[in-house]
Amino acid sequence: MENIAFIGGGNMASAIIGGLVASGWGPSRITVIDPIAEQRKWLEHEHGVHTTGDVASAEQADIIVLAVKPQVIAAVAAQLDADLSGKLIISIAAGVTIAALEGHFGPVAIARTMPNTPALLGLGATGLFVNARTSEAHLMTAQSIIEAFGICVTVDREELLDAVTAVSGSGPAYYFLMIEEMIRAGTALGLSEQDAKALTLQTALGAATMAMQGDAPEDLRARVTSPNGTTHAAIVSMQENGFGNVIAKAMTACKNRAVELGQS
Ligand SMILES: NC(=O)C1=CN([C@@H]2O[C@H](COP(=O)(O)OP(=O)(O)OC[C@H]3O[C@@H](n4cnc5c(N)ncnc54)[C@H](OP(=O)(O)O)[C@@H]3O)[C@@H](O)[C@H]2O)C=CC1
Ligand SMILES: O=C(O)[C@@H]1CCC=N1
Repeated sequence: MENIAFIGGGNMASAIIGGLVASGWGPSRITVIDPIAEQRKWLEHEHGVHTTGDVASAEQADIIVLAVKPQVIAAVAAQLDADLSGKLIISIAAGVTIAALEGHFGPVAIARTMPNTPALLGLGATGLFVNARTSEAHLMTAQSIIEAFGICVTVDREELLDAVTAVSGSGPAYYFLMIEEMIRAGTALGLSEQDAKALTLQTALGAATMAMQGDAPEDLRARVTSPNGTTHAAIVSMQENGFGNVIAKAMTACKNRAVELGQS
C-alpha cells in the first residue's frame, strides 16, 4: 500500500485529506508536513493523520502532494533536496507549470492538478495534466487518488489547467458569494436572516441537483420563468446589469492571476 505525504497542511490539503479518509484511505498512510505546530495538532485531531514540521521527511513517502502556496514551491524543493526518482509528485499549486516543477524537483513523474475544496465532502472537481515522465501506473494512481474525493477531468493541454482554475478551482467562492448576496438581499426584503439563509441554501442545493440530472441549464431556467412573470423581471434586471459580463471578466481575471502566480 502506498504512503502519501502532503507538504503544506492548509485549507486545500485538509479538504483533500478529509475526502481521502472518508473514502477509505487509512490515516496511518497519510503524513502532513506543516511549519505551524498548532495547525499540525488540529490536523491530527481532525483527520487522525501523522504530522511533522520536517519537509525532508517527505522523502519516505511514495506520493508527495505539493499543497503550499505557489510562491513557496521553490523553498520546499530546496528543503526537500532528495532523490525523488520512482516517486509521484502531485502539485495542486495554481499556475505553477510542469517545466517549473521539473526545474525544482528534477526528472520525476509529476501530476499537475487543480482541485477544489468540496473535495472534503467527496464532491471535488479536479483537473489533471501529467508530464511525459509519468508512467501508466502513476497516472492511474493519480486518477484514483483524485477520484477518491470527486471527479477527475484530464486536460490534453497544460495551459487548460488555468481555465480549470477559473471554472472549478476558484468556482466554489463564486457560489458562496452568490449565496451571501442572496441572503443579504432576502434580508433587505424583510425576511429574517435565518429564513433567508435556509431558503437560499435549499434553493442552491435544489438547483444544482436538478442541473446534475442532465437537462440543459437554459431549459431548467425556462421552466422557472413564466411569461412576463417574476423570474423574467429578475433575469432581465441581471442581464441589463451585465451579469454574464461580470462572470466572464471574473473568470478571465482568475485565469490571468493563475498565469501570473506561475511566473512569480
Ligand atoms: N484553497 C483552495 O480552494 C485551493 C487551493 N489550491 C492550491 O493549494 C495550495 C495551498 O492553498 P491553500 O490550502 O488555500 O493555502 P493555505 O495557506 O491554507 O495552506 C498552505 C499551508 O502550507 C504551509 N506552509 C508554508 N510554507 C511551508 C513549507 N515550507 N513547508 C510546509 N508547509 C508550508 C502554510 O503555513 P503558513 O500558514 O505558516 O504559511 C499553510 O499551512 C496553493 O498552491 C493553491 O494554489 C488549489 C485549488 C483550490
Ligand atoms: O485562490 C487561490 O489562489 C486558490 C487557487 C484556486 C482556489 N484557490
